[in-house]
Amino acid sequence: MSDVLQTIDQLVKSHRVVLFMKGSAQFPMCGFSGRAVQILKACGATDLHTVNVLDDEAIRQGIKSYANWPTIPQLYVKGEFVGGSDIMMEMYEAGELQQLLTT
Ligand SMILES: N[C@@H](CCC(=O)N[C@@H](CS)C(=O)NCC(=O)O)C(=O)O
Ligand code: FES
Repeated sequence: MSDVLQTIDQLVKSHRVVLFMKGSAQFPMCGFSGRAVQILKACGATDLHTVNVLDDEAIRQGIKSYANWPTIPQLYVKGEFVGGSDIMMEMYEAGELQQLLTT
């Protein structure tokens, strides 16, 4: 595994809920990332760890190959890739994201 993939692996394994996004939870820099944060807040997620890919070009590119997903945002829960903002919204509407975050 390359250095950046190892860094990403460490990040997703050392926090329960990790969102790779553009900007921060307080100041999202893209509507898709903002939507992801809003969904997580609506689920009552309190232990959210965010990684701003705009601060690190290697992570911005590396995260696309890590879970073979071409876009940002990307949500990881308990070390597992969950999806981008569309998948998060679908899971939220089905009640599945809330369940994943509370178990
Ligand atoms: N449909 C995607 C929307 C996300 C998206 O299209 N992200 C783009 C624009 S922010 C992206 O990450 N492009 C590659 C890049 O900016 O490096 C989702 O469900 O999350
Ligand atoms: S930064 Fe342009 S769509 Fe996300």
